[in-house]
Formats: sequence, structure tokens, C-alpha cells
Amino acid sequence: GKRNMDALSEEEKRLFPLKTVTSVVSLFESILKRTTEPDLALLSIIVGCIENTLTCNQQILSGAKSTVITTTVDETSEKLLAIPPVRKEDDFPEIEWPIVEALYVKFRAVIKSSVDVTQYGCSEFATRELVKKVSDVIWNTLTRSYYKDRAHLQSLYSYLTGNKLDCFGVALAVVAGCQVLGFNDVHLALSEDHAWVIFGLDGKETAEVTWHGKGNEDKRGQPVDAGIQARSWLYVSGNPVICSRFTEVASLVSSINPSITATTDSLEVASMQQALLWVLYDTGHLTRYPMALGNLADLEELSPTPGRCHCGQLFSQAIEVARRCYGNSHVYPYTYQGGYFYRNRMYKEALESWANAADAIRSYNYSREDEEIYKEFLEIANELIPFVMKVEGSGHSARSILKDSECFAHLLRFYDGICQWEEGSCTPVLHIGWAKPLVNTISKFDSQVRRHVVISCSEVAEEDTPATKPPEGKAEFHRENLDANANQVVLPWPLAKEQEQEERLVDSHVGGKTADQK
Ligand SMILES: CC1(C)CN=C(N2CCN(c3ncnc4sc(CC(F)F)cc34)CC2)S1
Repeated sequence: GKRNMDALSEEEKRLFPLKTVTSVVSLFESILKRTTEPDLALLSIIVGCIENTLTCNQQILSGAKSTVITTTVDETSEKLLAIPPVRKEDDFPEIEWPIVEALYVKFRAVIKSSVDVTQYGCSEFATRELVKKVSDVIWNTLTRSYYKDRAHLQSLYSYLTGNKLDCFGVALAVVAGCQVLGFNDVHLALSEDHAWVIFGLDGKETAEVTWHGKGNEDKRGQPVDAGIQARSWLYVSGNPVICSRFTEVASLVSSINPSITATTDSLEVASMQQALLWVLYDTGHLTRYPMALGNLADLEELSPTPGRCHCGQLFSQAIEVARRCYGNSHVYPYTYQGGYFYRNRMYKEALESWANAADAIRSYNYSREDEEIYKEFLEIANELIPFVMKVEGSGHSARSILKDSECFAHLLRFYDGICQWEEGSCTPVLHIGWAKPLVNTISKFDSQVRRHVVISCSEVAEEDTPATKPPEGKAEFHRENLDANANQVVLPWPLAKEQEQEERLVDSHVGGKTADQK
């Protein structure tokens, strides 16, 4: 029969105008169930339209009545349309299909009219030149200069209505553009703070398609090998999340931003994002995506979904995935979990998560484009841990963590990881600003506690080192199994599992390896 060339089936169109979270969930479920790949442009326009309508045209009046005043951007104040202060949780302003369809058609037209695919060979696979050309089309249609870090610039709705995209948004737009041109081998590769694409036979080629950070020359068109060789966290040692079309949908859902102001979120947008993440979770598309699992866990902590697992399990699942699938080269799964423990006053557990985060960073060399993770560790070391020391400061209760040698061992492992991260790096990490809080923190621990932590050195231990039990009551800081050139601290997980239980910590001077030995 006639192939339905429309973006949506008649049944899916009948879900419009979209007015509730339920209708958006039904639409996504229907699209994800299809035999054909989901259309990234269409889905990005839909969620971007809802997000931007609900977060960019709103002002919240301060004061008792939490009246939400909705204005379109160019309306002047006297024309404010006051709407009832209390709205049903999942009410949206109505999203009409013709609006979405027009933007979708516009994106396809911009891409198809700007790229003459016959100039790029006749292979079914994309070439580096084709990928670079699509990146140039997006790049050259962006507004000349705008505040790149602003919120709500990640979707094709932002691109098509305002010609603005953030770093991630450009990468997503390039992959969506390649999908329009029929190059289904082009996929998103996601590290913890950057995005690029893979393409070609077996997805073996890589290409930068967007910029990163401030004041860094963009490397668009180049492969990412240099970043991986430099061992910078930005390229996660060559362990990015390699997306399929479905994980690309998960990334555009995960990048939904419900914030209206720095202190106010749109409940409707947040509950839509949470519901869509559960749809992707249930269809298995978050299985290898730690940050999306962490995102969902944060949303569940704020507003638990009845009948779903506790958010703590999602943080743990993200860590398991990072260990099993990404060589424990991701840091954020641990700082997601540490943040959760910290917010819930579970300070011993938080210290352990942060020590695990430091274990993940230790085998990298700090590079100038790794500022985001540097700021993360700086905040933990100079804000969060000092706060924990302050509130535990009384230390009179026997149970205070200041009397707990395992906590002291976590702290040592945290700092040791950061020190090793710095070793062999061209850019220094620690400076005097770190030293004051460090000294203050270490000295808060009882001398009796410090005495119990056995500091010993373990050279490269054999794989089958019998896991010796520490003497009763002693915690050890233990780092072993540095492989030959010690560029990866690889703990056999059964040992680490046991270690996590026993907290065996024995400091080792091997951390002082010289640069070339790293
Ligand atoms: C523990 C944290 C500080 C809390 N939020 C964190 N995020 C880390 C970044 N987030 C992400 N969440 C889902 N997917 C991606 S892909 C990516 C890199 C970008 F350049 F493409 C970032 C990111 C979400 C928020 S880490």
C-alpha cells in the first residue's frame, strides 16, 4: 500500500493539540514502537516547543500569590494575561501539530537545499567531508554572537525559531541533519562534557562537529584521536556513550531543561521529562547511558513516581553501567550519587562516592579543556567536605565520622586521586586555595582515628594477591594492580567489591610515578 510519508500517522496526529504529559508520553511510546527509526528532528522540535513555551515566556511574581503570569516575549506589562494561580500539574499551553509540522518541514528544507549529496560520493556511508558540510550548514546559520551557556538552546526548536544552539545542540542538529539526508551511520558520541559523531563502516570514524568551552578554537571536521591520546577527561579515554537512534532520543530527552529561573522549575516540563525518561528506561534505551540514569534519579529524588524503584537504586545502576561498559572512566555517576548522599545527610556514604569519583579521575592527565570536572572536584573539596566537617564538627558522639577511620580513609583516597590526576599533567590542579580546606579537614579527625589507618605501600600486586584482611579495626587505603605502564588503575571488581565492604585502605607511594611511567 501507499507508504505513509507523513512524519506522524493519523492516529498520532489525533493526539494534538498536546495539552498534557500523558499525551506527549503516548506520542513518544507510539513513535518508539515503530519499525522505522525515530525521527530526531521531529522529536527535538516537539520537546523543545513544550520546554520553550513553558519556560521562556514566563515570569513568576514574587510574594504570597504564586500567580504565574504568561506573556509572549514582546508583550508589554500592561497587557499581562493573568492566568489562574493554581494549574493542574500537567497542563501545557496547547501545542498544535501544524506549528510543529511547519518547523519540521523547514528543517528538512534547510538541510536538503544546502547539501548536494551527489558531491559526496555514492556510498551509503557518510564521509568526513559530508559530516563537515552538515556541521558547516548548522554552524553558518547560527546567530553571530549570543550567550552560548544560556538555558533552552539545546533543541531544534531553538535552532529553527531563534537560530541559537548550545554545544550539545549543534551536535544533535548535525546528526538529525545527516538523518534527513539518509546517512543513518552518523551517530552521536557523548562524553561527560562534550559531544562528537561517529560514522562510516562499523562506525569506526570520528569527527568533531561542534565547539567546546570558552576560548577554545573549534576542531570541527577533525577526528578525536588527539584528545584520547592526551588522556584528557573530556574524551573519557575513548569510552564515550556511542548512541543509536534510540539513545539519541534519550539524549534529547535528558537534555530537556525545566528551569524557568535559577531557583524555579516548570513542574510540567520536569514531569514530562521524568515520564519520558521512564518510557526510555522501560524500552531499555537508558541501559548504557549513566548520565541519563543519574538525571532520572535526580528527578525521582525530587518527586518519586509511585511503584518505581527508589532513586538510590538508579544512582547505583548508573555506577554499575559505568564500571561494566565504560572501564570506570566516567566521573559523574559517582558525583551524582555523592550529591544525593550529601543532600540527604548521609555523609559517610557521600565521602565514599567522592573517593570513588577520585579513583575514576586519577588515571587521566588534567588538560585545559577539563575545567568542568575540575570545578566539580573543587566544589566537593572546598565547599561540600568542609560543610560536612562543620556539621560533624561536634564530634562528641562516638558515631561521629570524625572518629571513623573508614571515613578518614575515604578522604585520603579522595585527595590521593586528585594528586595522581595532577601527576604527569601539563596543567597543575592543586594550588594554595586547596591546601587550607585540606589541612582543616584532615586535622578535624581525631588523632586516634589517624593512628588506625595503616599506610603501607603496595607495589604492582599480582592478579591473584590473596585479599589479606586488615588487622581488626584497622582500615586500609589500598590501591593495587597497577597494570604494566600504570595508565589505568584497574581493580578486579570482586576485590573492589570486597574492598568496598571492608574499606581496606593502604596508601601506596606508587601514586608518585613520574610522568612517563603514568
Ligand atoms: C553530578 C552532576 C554535576 C549533575 N548533573 C550532571 N550533568 C552532566 C551533564 N548532563 C548530561 N546529561 C545527559 N547527557 C549528556 S551528554 C553531555 C555532554 C554534552 F556535551 F553532550 C552531558 C550530558 C546532565 C547533567 S553531572
